[in-house]
Amino acid sequence: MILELDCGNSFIKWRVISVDGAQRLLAGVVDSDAALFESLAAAPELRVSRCRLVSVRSDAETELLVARLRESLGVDAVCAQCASRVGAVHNGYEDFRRLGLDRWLAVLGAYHLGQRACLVVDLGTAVTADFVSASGMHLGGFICPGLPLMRDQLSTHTRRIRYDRQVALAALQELEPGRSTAEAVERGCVLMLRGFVAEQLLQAQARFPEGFEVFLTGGDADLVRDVVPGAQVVPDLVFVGLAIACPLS
Ligand SMILES: Nc1ncnc2c1ncn2[C@@H]1O[C@H](COP(=O)(O)OP(=O)(O)OP(=O)(O)O)[C@@H](O)[C@H]1O
Ligand SMILES: CC(C)(CO)[C@@H](O)C(=O)NCCC(=O)O
Ligand SMILES: [K+]
Repeated sequence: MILELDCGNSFIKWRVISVDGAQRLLAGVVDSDAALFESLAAAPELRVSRCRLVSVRSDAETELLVARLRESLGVDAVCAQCASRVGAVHNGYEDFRRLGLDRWLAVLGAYHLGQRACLVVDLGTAVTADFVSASGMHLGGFICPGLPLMRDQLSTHTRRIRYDRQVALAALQELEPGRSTAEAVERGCVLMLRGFVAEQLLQAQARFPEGFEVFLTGGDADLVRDVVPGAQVVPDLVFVGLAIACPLS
């Protein structure tokens, strides 16, 4: 079995797949390394023989996780690395090492699935949009704060924006003008995301008149999916790219 990890800034997404990649056996989202090992320990039937991971965390944090994986599972995790090109896909950054690895893998995954020009939007702690041409040229992209960062900044830098988490969840049942602080903030931030995605769509239409595929991924993808009717929501997009960047022969 292969353990795959996507270590983001707030959460670790993990899944265990069969060696041939055909079956997904177990998956989860955890908020710390410790919680990851607890989840794995709770499933002793898993026989992990290989591991590959992508991390946007610091090198020190990633190395610590790799060491713990070696200790507790006896596997040497293969970490996705930056590259200027993988197959037909060319990294569009001036310095390819600076492009976030999660973005790079999502781009690789999207181009593999789409086989044509793509717009890739990942909605997590941060929100990113990336453009890939029909020939596989990554044209660059955009980064902005995601929903968790927007709401945290508002509550950190104001005195009176305070509300509880449960109320916040209920506020997103609809997007009418808010009549409480929770509704006003939650809906306002979601509209920021939706506006961002709508703008990316306009840019893709202008850049790719021959047509393109839109891929949405990340924990908050569902909040914007209807902004782009034909979009493919692919929660595992980064893992699709991870398998391409780190084949385990
Ligand atoms: N099961 C879940 N666990 C955690 N967050 C979830 C879950 N489902 C949806 N979300 C939403 O996903 C968002 C986090 O997204 P995601 O897990 O893609 O990113 P992340 O790991 O925090 O960040 P990134 O990968 O961009 O660095 C949160 O805003 C949260 O509202
Ligand atoms: C933008 C994030 C935080 C999204 O997870 C990540 O891709 C990252 O840390 N990127 C490095 C900066 C860049 O991509 O230009
Ligand atoms: K991510």
